[in-house]
Amino acid sequence: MKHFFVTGISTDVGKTITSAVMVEALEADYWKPVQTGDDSDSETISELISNSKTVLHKSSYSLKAPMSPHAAADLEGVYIDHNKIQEPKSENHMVIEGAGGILVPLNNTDTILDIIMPTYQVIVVVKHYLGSINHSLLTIKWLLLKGYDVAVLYNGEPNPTSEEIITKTTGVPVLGRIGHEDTLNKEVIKKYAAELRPALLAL
Ligand SMILES: Nc1ncnc2c1ncn2[C@@H]1O[C@H](COP(=O)(O)OP(=O)(O)OP(=O)(O)O)[C@@H](O)[C@H]1O
Ligand SMILES: C[C@H](N)[C@H](N)CCCCCC(=O)O
Ligand SMILES: [Mg+2]
Repeated sequence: MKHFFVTGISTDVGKTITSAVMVEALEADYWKPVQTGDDSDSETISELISNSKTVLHKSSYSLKAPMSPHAAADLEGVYIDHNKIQEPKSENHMVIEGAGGILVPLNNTDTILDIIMPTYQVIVVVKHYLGSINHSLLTIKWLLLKGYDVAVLYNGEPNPTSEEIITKTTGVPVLGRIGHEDTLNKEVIKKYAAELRPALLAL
């Protein structure tokens, strides 16, 4: 069974929406190892999926402040020990969602990158905004340098010139696209899950 790590070029780019689509497409389990802020990504996933096989695993760290994990942990007098972030046992596919981007700190020395196992298929969610080309190239190139298998998923409005340069420069495959939707509900997630399933299974 495959393990997918969903990261993004920043926070708020659509990692949770992408994870919901992937979980639905693969009847996969979901795990958010480090959650910060009151909005629970696991709850969002449970509201958006329709399949009954998915297990939502408990976060290793849940911190109240909507901040970087290292800072949110500090406020609660907690130290995030990346060795204590152990993947839950599962016989299904698993979708694991990061917090923010790949170099978001967990403490003074470790970052999200330290919890991305070398065997994971990494999905980088890219949303276009002014500055997103640089964020995309930094993220993808760093992951490639570290030896990960990387694929990109575009979320939101297309931007052909940005997408062309990202593909030309990095050579990573594009898994697909989730368009901007006025309403995000189970039906919309199911539609994208059906669309993306073949590409996900082919990775
Ligand atoms: N394709 C889309 N269409 C409409 N709204 C979207 C879309 N993708 C994301 N959003 C909205 O944008 C916001 C951020 O998305 P999301 O929560 O998936 O980001 P994230 O990358 O998971 O953030 P975090 O770093 O906090 O985990 C949410 O309110 C979500 O509903
Ligand atoms: C609270 C937010 N929604 C995310 N969970 C955490 C984002 C951390 C971003 C840190 C940074 O890159 O500056
Ligand atoms: Mg999220």
